[in-house]
Amino acid sequence: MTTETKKETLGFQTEVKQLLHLMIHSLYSHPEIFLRELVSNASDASDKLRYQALHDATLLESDPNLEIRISFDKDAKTVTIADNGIGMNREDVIENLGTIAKSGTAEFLKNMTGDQKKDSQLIGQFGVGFYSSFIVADKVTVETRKAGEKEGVIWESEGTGEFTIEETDKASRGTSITLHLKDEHLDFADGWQLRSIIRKYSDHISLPILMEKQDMPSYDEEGNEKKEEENKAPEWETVNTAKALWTRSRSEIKDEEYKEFYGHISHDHTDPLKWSHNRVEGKLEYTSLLYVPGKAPFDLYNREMDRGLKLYVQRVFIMDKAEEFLPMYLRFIKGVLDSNDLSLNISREILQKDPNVESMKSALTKRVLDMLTKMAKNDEETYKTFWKEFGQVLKEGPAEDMGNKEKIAKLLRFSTSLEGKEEQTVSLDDYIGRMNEDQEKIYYISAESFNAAKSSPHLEVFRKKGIEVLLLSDRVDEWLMSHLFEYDGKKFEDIGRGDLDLGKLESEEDKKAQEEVEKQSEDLVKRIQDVLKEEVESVRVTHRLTDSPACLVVGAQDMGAQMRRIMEAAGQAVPDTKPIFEVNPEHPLIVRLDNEADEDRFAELSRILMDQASLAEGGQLDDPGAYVQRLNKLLLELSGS
Ligand SMILES: Nc1ncnc2c1ncn2[C@@H]1O[C@H](COP(=O)(O)OP(=O)(O)OP(=O)(O)O)[C@@H](O)[C@H]1O
Repeated sequence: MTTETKKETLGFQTEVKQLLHLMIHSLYSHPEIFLRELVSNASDASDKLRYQALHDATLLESDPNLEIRISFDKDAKTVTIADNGIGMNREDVIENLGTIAKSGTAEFLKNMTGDQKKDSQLIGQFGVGFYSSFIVADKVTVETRKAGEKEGVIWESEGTGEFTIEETDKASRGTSITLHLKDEHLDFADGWQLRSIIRKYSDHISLPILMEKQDMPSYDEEGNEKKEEENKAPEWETVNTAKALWTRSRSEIKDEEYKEFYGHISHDHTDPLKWSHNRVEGKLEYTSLLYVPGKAPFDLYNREMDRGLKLYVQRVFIMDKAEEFLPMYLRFIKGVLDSNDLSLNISREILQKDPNVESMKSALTKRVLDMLTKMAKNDEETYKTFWKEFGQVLKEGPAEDMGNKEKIAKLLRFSTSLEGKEEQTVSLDDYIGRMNEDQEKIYYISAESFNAAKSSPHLEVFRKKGIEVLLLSDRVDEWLMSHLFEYDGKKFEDIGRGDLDLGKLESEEDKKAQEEVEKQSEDLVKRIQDVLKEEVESVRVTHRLTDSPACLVVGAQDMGAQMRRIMEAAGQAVPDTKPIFEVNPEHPLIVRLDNEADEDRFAELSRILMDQASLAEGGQLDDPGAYVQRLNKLLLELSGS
């Protein structure tokens, strides 16, 4: 480690400068949040020390009672938040208070719109942290000494482009942050004001937060305020409840406290949609407090995103982001788990092997699914919000968690041909409840986009018969459907794949009539097949179409078009398969084709129909130029030139 004695001036990382600017301009309407953030950091710093002290008790030095002290000086216009937690050394300070190490920061900053309301919500989700000090302060001084080290450091900045850093002798371990208040925020240098903010935002902090005792002002007989005794040693008192929130009983915790606690552990200041707080006693003993956030984080689809629960063992903080207690498809859940059965020395490696962890994981998974099921049942509007934010991730569930497949399937929501809107609101139970009497299967179609699914020619026969079809167009949908085979005893059927089997929905007469049409069209089918033999697997008469001349069908065992595109985009080899081309002999264009004696024109027209069928399902043409030329030629002929 290098030891520097002189004062040095360093520049903030560009992202910090941007964030500072945004923060000061977007969050000025809630200046008091700085205190919540600094107390939250102080509490984290104490948790870290307590954990490290499990392995090395000397870190506690002669100061084992961890606490946060908040003081103010009206004359000097300062507020100071001091902790005796883990502290920081010079490298830590530069790393933590000069840069933002969070992944996705640049991407996050790109999403800023300039609209203060939206931006402040986004910043809230990103976590405002230490830099929120600059909302109220025009200078911030951080004095800190790391546990177990000798040298202290002073960091100071005016929140513009740079900060200074110098060595100091600091007797006490931990961090003390002094805010030099801006003139318009001098009201924070007031004991009652600070107390009320602490009670509002930080009551759930399990560490004692101390402030100097403050008597109500007393007056003499003439009504003059009595001066306090000079040189009286300050007396400190605890101003918060100072009990870990999850250890308190549910009935005595207010919703507001649950919400504040959520903000503290998740660094997300959008209210959670729901939470579930439980104590389990028996073979395993643990308490869990799980939250469903109100908004998806910006990196939800990055499977490397930070996820997992805050893990405590017997009230001692062990680690953030313990991923082992919930499956990947519930990676959006935030919360705390406090176990009595794990060892205080537990490490990530051991966690992965501990059989108790596996049982807790399955119980917590069930708890989350139950919480969502209840939400879906009792609070449809909130569930709609949940689905909009996290539905895509939940759709990964059936593939990852076979055991809970049916439960997850119950939670899925879809767009359907009957509703015709993009918002996914129809459950499988709704679908089954509306099923036609003779209908045995759950029908779905998957396409590249919602509109492609909605206007797919494959739906025609279903529309005619009044049968609802699920419209799937999310990237994850084909993956989902390749793991979901049936629900409530009803099989799923992709209507764009293989032979269409409508079961009892088709009468004997219908079938006979179809066979008749097939027989009559044998020559036509053969002629088209000769033209398209390179492009298609086979040609056949359709049973799906009523209004369109032709469509493409994927072979029963072949990979769907959407999955194919995902795999191709990921650079994976995909098997070379050809679609089946189905024609509707009753359509005037096909009748016209059948009557075409000129083989060249027959071939041109067949190709156009084939390309159109591909376009209608949202596909891309292999040779769009050739298609346009053919079509133009045809248009010219039609217009008689
Ligand atoms: N009182 C403190 N004692 C020790 N380290 C601290 C203290 N305050 C901040 N830090 C360090 O500085 C880092 C940055 O703090 P900051 O509040 O900006 O972000 P954060 O707490 O990591 O996340 P978020 O931005 O979501 O709040 C922390 O991760 C921590 O390592």
